[in-house]
Amino acid sequence: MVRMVTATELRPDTYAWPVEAERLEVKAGRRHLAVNGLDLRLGTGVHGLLGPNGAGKTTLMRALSTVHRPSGGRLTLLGTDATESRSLRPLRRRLGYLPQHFGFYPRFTVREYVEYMAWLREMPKAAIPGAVQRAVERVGLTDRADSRLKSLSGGMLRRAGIAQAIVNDPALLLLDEPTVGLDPEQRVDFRTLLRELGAESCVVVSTHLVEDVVAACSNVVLMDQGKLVWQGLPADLTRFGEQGGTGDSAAERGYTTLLASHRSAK
Ligand SMILES: Nc1ncnc2c1ncn2[C@@H]1O[C@H](COP(=O)(O)OP(=O)(O)OP(=O)(O)O)[C@@H](O)[C@H]1O
Repeated sequence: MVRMVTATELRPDTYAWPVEAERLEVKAGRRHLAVNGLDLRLGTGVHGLLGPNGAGKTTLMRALSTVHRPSGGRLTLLGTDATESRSLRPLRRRLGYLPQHFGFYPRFTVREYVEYMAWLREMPKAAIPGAVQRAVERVGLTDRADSRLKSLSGGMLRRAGIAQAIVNDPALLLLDEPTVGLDPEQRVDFRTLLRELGAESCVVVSTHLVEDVVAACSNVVLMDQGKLVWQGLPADLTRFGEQGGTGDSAAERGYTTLLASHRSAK
């Protein structure tokens, strides 16, 4: 498939925030409002999305990836109304998404899988082979590029998932639990990659690992029960932890302190 690059794609960005949510509501299942009146603005950089189990992180990531349509409020992504069906196709070309549980054809090689995802995002055909090679190299899978997915370890598979998410150099990159299964060395390399990606795009990383957020993120977003609890610098999260709380590090104590004070204020 040959696709022309459109004038819209070449137009300089004029939006102030790659992600802008106002009183956003997103359902999980038929009835449960897992994101419930969320106000959020995210700029260029790496945003660590933290929150306890069930806080609504995955549901929010699904809405940001345009997989789930919001049931209320406003959601503007890369200057485009993400609740408007007609805008979704060009928007999706500029997104990258690693879901928490991602599907794949086990008989595909890493290269075939990343190529296929590039094709689904309607990348220009001639750009795909080079982009795939770059993405595979960036996640450290060059020597396994021609291995079938079914032969990879859990951590390698997740890195293949990250490669497909970044293959189109997305302006908005969404990574749900990307470090699950990565060994310590790979996690350190991944943090470096995150910082590189966040220099030019808006990267949202959902995780339970507070230390990953402190090491690699420029901004922390803390959610609970579908709402924004706190947003600020990793250094400020750490500072909260110096005043008490439970946890093994100052950042973890900051996390538990902020959650506890939010819950007691309700
Ligand atoms: N299909 C569903 N039907 C009904 N409720 C759901 C469904 N999926 C999720 N939920 C509920 O929505 C809430 C938010 O779930 P979500 O998976 O977004 O949270 P999370 O912050 O990603 O959690 P975790 O850290 O455990 O991954 C939870 O209370 C969950 O039980």
